Formats: sequence, structure tokens, C-alpha cells
Amino acid sequence: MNSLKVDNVSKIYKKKTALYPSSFEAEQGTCVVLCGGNGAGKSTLLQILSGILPPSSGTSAIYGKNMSSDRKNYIREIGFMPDDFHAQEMMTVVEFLDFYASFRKVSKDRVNDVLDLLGLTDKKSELVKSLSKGMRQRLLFGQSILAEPNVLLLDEPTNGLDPYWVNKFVEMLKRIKERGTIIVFSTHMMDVAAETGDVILFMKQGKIIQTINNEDKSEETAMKLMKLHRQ
Ligand SMILES: Nc1ncnc2c1ncn2[C@@H]1O[C@H](COP(=O)(O)OP(=O)(O)OP(=O)(O)O)[C@@H](O)[C@H]1O
Repeated sequence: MNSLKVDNVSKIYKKKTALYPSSFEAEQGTCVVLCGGNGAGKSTLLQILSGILPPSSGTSAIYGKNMSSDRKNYIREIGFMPDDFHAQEMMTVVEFLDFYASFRKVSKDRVNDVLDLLGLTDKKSELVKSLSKGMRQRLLFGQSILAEPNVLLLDEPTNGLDPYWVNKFVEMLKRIKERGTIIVFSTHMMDVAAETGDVILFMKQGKIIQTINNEDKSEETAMKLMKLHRQ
């Protein structure tokens, strides 16, 4: 049984197709990176996999738990980092994490560990809306890893991070992968994609147009393909 199996998921908004039927699979402890220009369909795919956006067709399953027929258990397997905050800007940093911790029965100690890991302990009483872009990203990432999920879905996690935190992020992903977690994330940073990804999926205009596997996924190859697919 494949650990994550994405089967022909698509999204059509009124008459516009944001994502054509797309499929891929991932094994335990591997990382799939979604690359592609603006509007390629990366966020749409991640939102569908996270369960927050219903697909127009297709389905996804994690360890045999199906997105449609076993939704509750499917969702339990996932940690999702969206591309921004929505209604939680007036919470403090620690209230925000406590809020998500309460859904997943995550201990207070784990919340404190995540604050520490993301360098946010001294910001815990500040309002989310007062944080810098990079700090907001770190907090959103922290929320997604709180419950140590089997599948981690991250929408442009490195967006706004300074070089120090990009490096830390890459190291954290490697450690998380070693624990057996499946990671799927989108990025415009080809060096991060090449360093962390076991597979890179290039997307363009709502389609996965190329798959690059472990052997040939150097940063140089990834950059060349990025340029090629932009044309
Ligand atoms: N709610 C919506 N209604 C209509 N069209 C949408 C909606 N959300 C996204 N789209 C369209 O779907 C397509 C894919 O968008 P998506 O946000 O998935 O791209 P992306 O690859 O994440 O882009 P970016 O790198 O800019 O974040 C785009 O053409 C976008 O305009």
C-alpha cells in the first residue's frame, strides 16, 4: 500500500480549470516538492490534499484512509501550513498555537518546544498581526508540526524567511523526514527544492508537466527546468 496516494484530483471554478486531474504517490519518509510559476496550481493542489478545498473530481488516501469516505481519519494524519493567516491575527502567538493544540490533544510542553524550535519563545505574548513576515511563516510552520503528523503539507514555507531560517528550515525538514513523515511542499526556491526533495513535480497552468526523481534533481537541473517551463 502506498503511504500517500493522490488519484486524479482536479479543481474547476465556474468555467475555469485551476487544476487538471493530477496524480502522484509518496512513500513514508519522502519529500515531494511542487515547483512552478505563479498560478500553476500548487496552492490549489495542497489545499485539496489538506481537506479544506473540495476537489471537483478525484481523491486522495493516506495509509488507506480515504479523503472522501474516511474524512475524519484522513484529516487526522495531516499537518497543513497555509500561505497566510486568516481570522487569527488578533490572537497572541501562544494563543494561536494553544488553539490548534487543543484540537489535536497536543501537550503544553510540546507547544513550548515548538515555540523554542522556531525561535518564538520571546514573542509568545505578542499579537500575530504584529509579527514580521518571517516570524509569521515560522509560526504557521510551527502550527503544522505541533501534532507530529504523518503527512506534512506546506504552502510556500520559505516565503519571507531570511537565509538563517531557510537553512534551519531545511535541517528541520530533513529531521522530520527521518522520522518517517511524508512532506509535500511548494516553493520558488530551487536550491531548497533540490536539497530536500526526493521528487520534484513541475507544474504549469494547472498540470504536472514534469517529474524529476532523486538521481537528476540537482539545483542546476531544477533551475534549467524552471526557466524552460516559464517560457
Ligand atoms: N477561489 C478561486 N476562484 C477562481 N480561481 C481561482 C481561485 N483560487 C485560485 N484560482 C485560480 O487557480 C489557478 C491556480 O492558482 P494557485 O493559487 O493554485 O496557483 P499557485 O501555483 O499556488 O500560484 P502562486 O505561486 O502565485 O501562489 C490560478 O489561475 C488562480 O487564478
